[in-house]
Amino acid sequence: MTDPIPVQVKRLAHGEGLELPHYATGGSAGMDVVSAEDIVLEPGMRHAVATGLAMAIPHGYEIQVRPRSGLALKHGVSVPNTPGTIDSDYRGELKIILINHGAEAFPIRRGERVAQLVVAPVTQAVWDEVGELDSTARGEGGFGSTGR
Ligand SMILES: O=c1ccn([C@H]2C[C@H](O)[C@@H](COP(=O)(O)OP(=O)(O)OP(=O)(O)O)O2)c(=O)[nH]1
Ligand SMILES: [Mg+2]
Repeated sequence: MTDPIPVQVKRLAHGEGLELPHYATGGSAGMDVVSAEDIVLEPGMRHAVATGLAMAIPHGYEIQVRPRSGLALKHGVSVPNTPGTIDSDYRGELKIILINHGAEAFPIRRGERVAQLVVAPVTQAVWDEVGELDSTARGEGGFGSTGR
């Protein structure tokens, strides 16, 4: 694990009093992030859950929003756009898009952990357009070409 990098975070008015995203254990990859709102996710419903936080991720990094496995397994609650992408130049409120795939309504209370945030380095690419690509053993095979 590399050394932690500082990330500027700003609490919005409705984020006052909430704990900042935090690693539950020393070896955690993701910081659990809490909801800033009370909401009931009805079956099939999607909602962008407020966190009350805005941030300035250093250039060259992103934050990925990932589901919590416990919510997914026990309640069918997940992140439909996982891994959600938080760009380094985004200054709006971090929102956690949740979907309830379960059969029962899922109440979320303010302060409850709804997802986890993974900080990751980003490499941007520049296209090198060519007329021909090199040949490989795989070639155009994909989508199960090597068997089940
Ligand atoms: O789960 C998410 C995903 C995105 N965002 C914010 C931060 C991100 O930097 C911005 C744009 O996200 P994305 O590029 O995934 O969405 P888009 O549909 O392509 O919107 P845009 O046209 O604004 O890029 O929205 C969130 O708060 N939560
Ligand atoms: Mg985008």
